[in-house]
Formats: sequence, structure tokens, C-alpha cells
Amino acid sequence: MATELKYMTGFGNEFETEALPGALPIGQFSPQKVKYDLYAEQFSTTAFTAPRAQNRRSWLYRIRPSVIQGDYIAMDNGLIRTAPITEVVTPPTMLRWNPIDIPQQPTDFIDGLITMAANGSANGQTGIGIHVYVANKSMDGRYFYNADGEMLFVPQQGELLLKTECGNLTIKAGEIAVIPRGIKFQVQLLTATARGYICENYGHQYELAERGPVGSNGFANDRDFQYPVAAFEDIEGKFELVAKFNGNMFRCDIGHSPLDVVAWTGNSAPYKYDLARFNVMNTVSFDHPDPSIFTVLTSPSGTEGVANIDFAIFPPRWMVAENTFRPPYFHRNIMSEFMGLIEGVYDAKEHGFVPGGMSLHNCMSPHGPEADVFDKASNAQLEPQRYDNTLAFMFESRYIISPTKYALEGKERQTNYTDCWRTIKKQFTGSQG
Ligand SMILES: O=C(O)Cc1cc(O)ccc1O
Ligand SMILES: [Fe+2]
Repeated sequence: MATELKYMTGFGNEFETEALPGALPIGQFSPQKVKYDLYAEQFSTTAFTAPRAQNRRSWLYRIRPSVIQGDYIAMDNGLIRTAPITEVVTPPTMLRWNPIDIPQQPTDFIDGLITMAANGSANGQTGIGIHVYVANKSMDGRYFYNADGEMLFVPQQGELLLKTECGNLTIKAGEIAVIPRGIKFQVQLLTATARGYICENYGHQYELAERGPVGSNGFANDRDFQYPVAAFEDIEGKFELVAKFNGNMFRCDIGHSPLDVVAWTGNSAPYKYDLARFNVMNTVSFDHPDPSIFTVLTSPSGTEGVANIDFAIFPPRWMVAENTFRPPYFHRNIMSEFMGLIEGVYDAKEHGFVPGGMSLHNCMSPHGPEADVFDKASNAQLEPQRYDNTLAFMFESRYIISPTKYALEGKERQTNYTDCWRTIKKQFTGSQG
């Protein structure tokens, strides 16, 4: 399946795609009758009046309009939580977690969603929700959409087939995908099990970060973002549509597959990106730059240069900095930093931060290299060095990130995390006078 899928390329392009010839109206969006007796439906993820450069909407030509569905009834939220998190007090303590195990009992993507943290307010459309998914079976006869935010998938293990209203995408570890707020989809597993991270963005949709003086190429290049071609299901049955809305889970009956879009045009659609395509920029002289050089996607907050959420990665790369302490520096930051590890080893933490694991360093909470890394890097022979076998990422946000009760009290929490800095020695050689 993975190799057969076709994609269209270019971040935020105005795409046109049809699964049947002539299904897409030419020269207008809403003709009196649509070819094949399809229904036209506009799907907007920005306000109608958003400036043209940010405006995102698509026109979907579908077998039935979305209004043909049952009434919603509330479902158990399971371990899914939404900002604001009020069930526990947010401590400033630096936090770290082991990976969440894949369950033994049959668990699909929705059942296996566990919220680790959130900030802002879904209702106010600011901030993010941070989730882990652990699944061992495909969603069967049920479909999902999230009205609270767009969903950034960061797979850590296994391969997913994302069947969406706009068509199909596959993603595996080392790739990411974003599904816009409101798009209906079904997650199928192409491997026996799957685990990954989700950043649910309640705020402004992700954009590509500015390049500044770097110029017109580099970092995440627009052409490497891939969008699905139209693909539809024309099936009837006793299906379920699940919605996340205003922090709660709901379900309704639906007698057909909602993935019945035969053609679509527009710029609001799911997309995927291979993180290996990220063109890394870094120092070729000295000092460790701020991690903003690794930003793949950014959701602006309304204050220039201050993100609702920045998604940054720490990929394989060369390190050549001279006379420099090369790993991440000790620091305290107004921004709050939630990290995960897709594979390998992260340069600031050689122990305890393992693939599938997570850490949270909140606003002004100090962090940096663990004691052994500090010693090693302070005395290392500084030669050009290739950082291989490493792929960490960070969700960095201007709003304090509140862990859930599960995150604070669950078995994955490493309650001894801060021990990793406790053996840092006083090494002062001066004297007071
Ligand atoms: O805390 C971290 O590990 C993330 C991070 C990485 C880096 O290279 C510089 C600053 C920073 O916050
Ligand atoms: Fe940091």
C-alpha cells in the first residue's frame, strides 16, 4: 500500500484532484448540478474573512453532504483531556516519562489516545493538546474528526494509513502528517502495532517558519509537503462517527462512509512530510544556536515571533563548532518545552530519555545537559563529528504546559528525573578575595 499512493506537492497550494474524470467543476465552485450528481460542500478552516495569505478552505464534491448523520451523544472521554487542564495543579518541576506500552487488549487509534499535557484553551482556540497514541488494531466501521484543533502526527513506531475525506496518506517513524481541524478520517494500521505523538493545535494553523536572512531555500522546503489525491469509499452500513468537540468526545450513527469525497479543490487538506527532507542550518564557526533553527512548522500566536506552538526537530547532522560546548546549553526559557524522541539518542541526555519517552521543561524551569554529558562535552576533542542515530523533537509554546493527572500520577513518570543533574559538581576555581 505504502509505495502505491500518489501525492500532490507544495505546502498550502491550491490543489485540484478528482477520482473520477470530470467530477471537479471547472471555473466555479457551486454549479446548479455537479457531475455524477455529487453534492458540493465548502470546508473552511479559517474565517471567511481571514486575509488571503492565511485563508484556507476547500470545496469537496461528495456522494452525500455531511449533514446526513445522526445526533451526537456523549461518549466516555477515556484518557483524553483538553485545555484548560484543571484536574491537577501544574508543578514547575522538570518532568520526564518512559514510553507508554502498547496495550495487550484490542485497541484502535481512538481508544489508545492518552493525553499527557495541554495549554491554552480549546474553546478559546489557543494552545495545544499533547497526546500519545498506542494502537494494535485499525479503526473498524468508525470515523473521527476533531473540532478542537488540527492534529500533527509524529509516529514513533509502526506505520499508519490515514484514510481521510481528501484521500489517503501513509506515515511511519521519521515522517509527520497534519490533519486539519474538522477533516473526517480513519486510522488503519499497516503494522501490527503503532505508537506516536500527537500535537493537537487549537490555535492558528501551522505555517512554515520564516527563513529570514537564510534566503529563499532551506529548513523545511515547501515542495516537500505532500497532499493526497482524491479517493472515495461508496459504502453503506452501520457506522459510527466520533467527534472531539469542546473538550469532550461524542458519537453519532452514520449509515455510510463519510469518506465519500470524489473530487476536491482548495488549500485546506491533510499533508505529510518526511523529516529527512529538512535542510538543517547550523553554525560553521562557534557556539550552539537556539533551537529555533530546527523549526519545521509554526503556529503563530498573534505576537510577532512568539509561537502558539513551534514544532522543531533535532535530526542527524554534522557538528563542527570550534571552541564550543556543543550539546544544548543550560538554560531557562519563557517558552515551555515538551520533547519526545523518535529514535536514537539525544545529545543532552544519553540516559533515561528513550525512544517513545517524553520530557517537559516548563516556563522558567531550568534544564540542560545531564551531569555525564556536561563532563564529556567539556573535555571532548573538538573534531567534526557526525550526529547519527538521533531524531528528537520539541513542541515549544508560549503558554505554560499543564500535565494531566495521568501524566503526573501514571506509571510512566520518572520520579527520579532531576537526579540526572544532582551530581553536577561545583568546579569553581576562583576565590572571593
Ligand atoms: O532543552 C532542550 O533540550 C531543547 C533545546 C535544544 C537546544 O539545542 C537549545 C535549547 C533548547 O531548549
Ligand atoms: Fe530547552
